[in-house]
Amino acid sequence: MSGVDWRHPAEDPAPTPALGARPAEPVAAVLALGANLREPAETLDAAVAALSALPHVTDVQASPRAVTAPVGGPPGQPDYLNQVVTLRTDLAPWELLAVAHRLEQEHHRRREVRWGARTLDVDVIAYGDLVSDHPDLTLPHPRAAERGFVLLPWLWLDPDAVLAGRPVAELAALAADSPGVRRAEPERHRLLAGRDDVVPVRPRAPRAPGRDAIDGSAP
Ligand SMILES: Nc1ncnc2c1ncn2[C@@H]1O[C@H](COP(=O)(O)OP(=O)(O)OP(=O)(O)O)[C@@H](O)[C@H]1O
Ligand SMILES: Nc1nc2c(c(=O)[nH]1)N=C(CO)CN2
Repeated sequence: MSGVDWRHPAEDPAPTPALGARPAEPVAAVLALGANLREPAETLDAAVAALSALPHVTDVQASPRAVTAPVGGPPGQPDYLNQVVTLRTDLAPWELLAVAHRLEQEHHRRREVRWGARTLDVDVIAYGDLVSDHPDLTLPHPRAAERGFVLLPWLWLDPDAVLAGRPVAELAALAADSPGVRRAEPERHRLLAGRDDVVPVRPRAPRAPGRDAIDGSAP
């Protein structure tokens, strides 16, 4: 499909009254973020910051990030960086999908190949307990329950998380791609950002054979 003229359905009015209705009280929602082109860590930083600054959205919590082997799509894609965000919102489900879509557009997402590499993908995993089988917004997300790249970061953030009545811990243990999901190291340069008193650590030269340790550290 061409990435130029394509119009996302979330730009149109909600297709069902339930998807277009704002809740009386804020609802807990779960988003899944994925990126494997350009600068995935910076992209996820920007997406989480944008979500945290949105009106009608509170209690934004971001999971640790996961480096994950690509599931499906064309061969040879780079690994993904995946992250889950939980929040509360009184936006309608359809409005939350529009938020997700706008974030993707701001990061120049092009929809060309199904499950192809992308600068940013934002899926709505759950919106309270709402169940929707509409193809333009299916809730819970129809493939989330079998995606370790969604379930494991969510579990790291919330060990008690439940998806469609099942513990996320149980689903993550069953997901075929879970073995390819590992926790991303926080990036050292960002941990040190702004600290000019920290000198980068150089790798230690190997000790000469037979020489005793003089600093008491392990070899
Ligand atoms: N829960 C949902 N979250 C996000 N998009 C959804 C959801 N349910 C249905 N859709 C629809 O799916 C369509 C395709 O979305 P997208 O391009 O993000 O798919 P994908 O990320 O390539 O694959 P997948 O849907 O398997 O994650 C969108 O146009 C959107 O309207
Ligand atoms: N590892 C990984 N694989 C994927 C991902 C993703 O975010 N991470 N997203 C997909 C479509 O949404 C398809 N495959």
